[in-house]
Amino acid sequence: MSNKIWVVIPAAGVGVRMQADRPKQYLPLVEKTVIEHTLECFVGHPAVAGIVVAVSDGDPFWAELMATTLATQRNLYTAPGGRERADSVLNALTYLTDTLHIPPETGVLVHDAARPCLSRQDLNKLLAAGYMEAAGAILAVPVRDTMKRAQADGAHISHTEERNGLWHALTPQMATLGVLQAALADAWQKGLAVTDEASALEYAGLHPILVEGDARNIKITRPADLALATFFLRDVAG
Ligand SMILES: Nc1ccn([C@@H]2O[C@H](COP(=O)(O)OP(=O)(O)OP(=O)(O)O)[C@@H](O)[C@H]2O)c(=O)n1
Ligand SMILES: C[C@](O)(CO)[C@H](O)COP(=O)(O)O
Repeated sequence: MSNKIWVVIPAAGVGVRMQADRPKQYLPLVEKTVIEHTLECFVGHPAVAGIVVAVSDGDPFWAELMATTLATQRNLYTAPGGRERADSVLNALTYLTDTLHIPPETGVLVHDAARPCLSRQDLNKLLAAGYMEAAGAILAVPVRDTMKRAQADGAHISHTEERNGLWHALTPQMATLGVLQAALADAWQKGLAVTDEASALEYAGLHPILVEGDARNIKITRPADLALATFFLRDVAG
């Protein structure tokens, strides 16, 4: 894996579960927007060669940021979002290979725009592990609660799942550009459900390494998550 990595930020979601007046990645959060906090972790990082953000066609909020606070940002590119998160990621990878001509052996790291609380410490921890791991690497957190499987009615407990060895997958998730692009394209071709990059790598027979991350690296999904992210960002800022 060559030294500097490229970062892909899927940011083309509409945020249905957030029930807000705009996609959640553009909601205000501690003096800026969610996505600006997310980008801040990568901008200026010595290991990062550049960033590709996948956004919906005609996204007015992204256009506004690119015209204002991100106007002078170098090595920041935009790719078209897709129907699902995996499509947005694949579009960004294709932009890297076909438009920017980035070599397939280059490391890529995919991080949700909706995860603004990623720390540099966790990013560096993943990079250190990911460089050594051909199968890829993800940040994850071991499950702490007892996990229940629901019955078909979705309302009653069927049974308790074994939680030893069970992890919450977070992002960033890291692999080499060529391997990840081929795995995502193959999964798409086969109609396989891919909700994170590791799913596609697993379908390709790979076993990415689990890197324990900070549970504060939450994905803003529902309204209550904004208050939590506000607390975490203020707590980290000290
Ligand atoms: N077609 C899509 C769907 C999601 N995402 C991005 O993937 C990340 C994680 O997805 P999720 O939390 O599911 O975001 P939404 O799809 O916007 O949320 P919802 O399912 O509530 O609509 C987000 O940064 C989102 O912008 C994307 O780039 N393209
Ligand atoms: C990629 C991810 O954040 C890892 O937990 C998660 O799979 C995204 O899922 P979503 O349904 O697109 O929010």
